[in-house]
Amino acid sequence: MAIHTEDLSAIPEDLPEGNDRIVSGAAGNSEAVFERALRPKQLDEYVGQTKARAQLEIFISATRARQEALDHVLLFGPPGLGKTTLAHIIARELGVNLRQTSGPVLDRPGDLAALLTNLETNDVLFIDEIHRLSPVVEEILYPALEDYSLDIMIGEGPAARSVKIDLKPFTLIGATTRAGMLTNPLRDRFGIVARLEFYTTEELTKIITRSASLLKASIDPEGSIEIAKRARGTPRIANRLLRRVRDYAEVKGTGIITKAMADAALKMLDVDPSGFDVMDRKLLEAILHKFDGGPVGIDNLAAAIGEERDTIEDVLEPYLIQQGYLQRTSRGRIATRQAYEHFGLTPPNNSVIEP
Ligand SMILES: Nc1ncnc2c1ncn2[C@@H]1O[C@H](COP(=O)(O)OP(=O)(O)OP(=O)(O)O)[C@@H](O)[C@H]1O
Ligand SMILES: [Mg+2]
Repeated sequence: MAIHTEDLSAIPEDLPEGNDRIVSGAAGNSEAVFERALRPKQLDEYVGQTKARAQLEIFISATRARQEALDHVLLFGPPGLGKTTLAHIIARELGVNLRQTSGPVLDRPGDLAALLTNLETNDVLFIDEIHRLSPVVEEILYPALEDYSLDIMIGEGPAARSVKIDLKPFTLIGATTRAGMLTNPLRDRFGIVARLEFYTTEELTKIITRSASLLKASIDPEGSIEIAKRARGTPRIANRLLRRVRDYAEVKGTGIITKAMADAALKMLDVDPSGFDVMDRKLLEAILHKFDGGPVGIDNLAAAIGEERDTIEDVLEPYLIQQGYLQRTSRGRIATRQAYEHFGLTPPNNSVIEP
């Protein structure tokens, strides 16, 4: 199905929803279509991430002038902050093609070799979830990244021989939610490393206003701000909440998204004024009530709330830490004073809790 930004009415509303957690950073199935439509195409449409953008702007224009391949780029940060979007924008700004794959899909060395040999001069190869590359594939990647060459074994047993294939210069863009899970040799081969940060309310307000106009939804400025505040610093969540609030405003109101409409819709969706949903509250409440505020080890915590350890580390925790509700220490997770106060509890008077 070809979707153009102008024609969102062509998207059926009843696509299966792949993710039932409203403020999860991860993308649901039906969401992919909307995401593509709402995705900014140029660097100047890409809101926020001033640090990453500033460095990329310089590197991109220098590389363009020299007509070389851009240094390899590693983008990391929690789900939904714009890694895939940025990878596409980089290729577009460089004026080259982008080929896309992902760590778990690329399980045979031959697949990587086929991708690499098909790249044209200075093209971008985008590998999503690069921390999940298999070790054999990673081995082949090293010389490709270093001097644009491939060492491939042909044949088996005593007749096997290694052949060297020269590649055209290219740029690898790797994306990961976990920079810590990359092997050192792989990480060292990226010349540009950009860490994406959570967005401010102002930045998310801009994103929501832009998305609303693409979706032809009417929203007033206070409505945008209200949604932005509750989007967990994440553009994907902001866009998702916008769509849900729009539905609510169409059914319960006049269709215009006001602050009151946003407020009522988000209350119904169980997203509280801090942008926490059921899972966030469950996590914080478990630490507060079951583990006396912590410290509690991540595995105990995962068992207590029935959630995967990875989901806690990738999706739930980063925002709670950034907002100052949770601390990660060598002894485990600790609820901060702010977390106690959020639930109307009095923080204990001991030195474990830092402000
Ligand atoms: N800086 C931005 N400005 C405007 N919209 C953005 C920005 N970053 C992301 N978005 C919106 O958020 C959506 C999710 O972004 P994207 O898919 O790039 O996230 P991601 O970091 O690749 O997530 P994942 O880790 O799940 O792969 C995009 O469809 C886009 O519409
Ligand atoms: Mg992505």
